[in-house]
Amino acid sequence: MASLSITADPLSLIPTFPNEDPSTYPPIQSGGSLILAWQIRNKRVLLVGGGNVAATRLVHLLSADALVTLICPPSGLHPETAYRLKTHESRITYIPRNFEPSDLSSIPSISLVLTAIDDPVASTEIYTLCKSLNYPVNVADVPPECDFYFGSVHRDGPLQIMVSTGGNGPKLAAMIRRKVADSLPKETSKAIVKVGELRKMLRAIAPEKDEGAKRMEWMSRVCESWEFEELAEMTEGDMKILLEGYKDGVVKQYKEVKLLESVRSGEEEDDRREGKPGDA
Ligand SMILES: C[C@@]1(CC(=O)O)c2cc3[nH]c(cc4nc(cc5[nH]c(cc(n2)[C@H]1CCC(=O)O)[C@@](C)(CC(=O)O)[C@@H]5CCC(=O)O)C(CC(=O)O)=C4CCC(=O)O)c(CCC(=O)O)c3CC(=O)O
Ligand SMILES: NC(=O)C1=CN([C@@H]2O[C@H](COP(=O)(O)OP(=O)(O)OC[C@H]3O[C@@H](n4cnc5c(N)ncnc54)[C@H](O)[C@@H]3O)[C@@H](O)[C@H]2O)C=CC1
Repeated sequence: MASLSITADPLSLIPTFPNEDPSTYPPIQSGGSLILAWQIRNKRVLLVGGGNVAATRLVHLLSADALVTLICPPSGLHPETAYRLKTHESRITYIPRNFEPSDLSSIPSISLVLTAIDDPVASTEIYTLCKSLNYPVNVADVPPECDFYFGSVHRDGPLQIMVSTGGNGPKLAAMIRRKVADSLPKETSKAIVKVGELRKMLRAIAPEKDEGAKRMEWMSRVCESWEFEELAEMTEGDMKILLEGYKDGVVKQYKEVKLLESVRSGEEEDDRREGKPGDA
């Protein structure tokens, strides 16, 4: 294997860009959190505690199709947690006792640990063990013992919006989340689903890897030129008509597509009456 020897100062190797205009780049506001959409589906999450906060954690975990191990004595179960244990028996493994340090090593393949318990000493013990094993952990109520915070989440089908105030005002986060949700058009989720279907169909007719830029540019124009309500009403037939324009970079407007669709279905109806064979 070739050895890597760096003699020059790396900064001196950075090219200069004569037309660079840094004022067009987003300014960096440090001190934030890294907001991601974690794909936790079928991965194991350890949740310690079964009270009110644990019940809210379960909603998030089950909505993301995680596999959960829940440790909590039966006497500590909130009614909602007890309900989830029964309705999601196949997703949640229930251990009906207090947490024991050996749990962290005996439960295989833990991706994430959450605690929601009213015992600060046990919380800190779990936190310290998690750090020694390199597990990401959230200790509810103790921000310094959190590798990540929860946020206030609006969910509507494929749409998820998380509001974080970086630990400053969780109640405000919930109020802001409601304001944001109230400001969205009611067809938002349906429009997202339809756009997802259109993108799949586009990839099927133009699967080439090197066409990524063209696909993205065309899809972006569709999203910009159709209203949310129009996207939400898009039928499979509309999508096919819209996609006919892709090759030449044409984005037909909603009205044009609907008109073409009604003309074509009228023609098909005439053909059917006259007994002509239609397209297979
Ligand atoms: C740091 C963080 C760590 C984490 O839990 O991940 C954390 C920590 C703490 N929460 C406290 C209090 C409250 N938390 C809530 C509610 C929520 N808390 C959530 C997240 C977070 N809370 C993370 C930061 C997120 C951010 O800043 O944006 C939400 C958004 C998400 C969720 O938990 O699922 C959920 C709303 C969900 C929704 O309704 O949509 C309410 C209101 C209520 O219960 O209705 C109150 C009382 C009112 C108030 O204080 O604002 C206290 C003080 C305890 C004390 O004073 O003793 C601490 C500890 C501290 O601040 O030191
Ligand atoms: N988002 C946030 O950060 C918020 C955090 N909190 C805090 O979260 C914690 C939990 O709150 P709630 O669910 O309302 O409390 P709770 O009293 O309803 O539930 C506590 C749960 O922890 C269990 N428990 C205690 N010690 C345990 C152990 N060693 N092993 C396993 N389970 C154990 C209890 O049996 C019970 O199920 C509290 O410290 C609370 O102050 C409260 C509100 C919001």
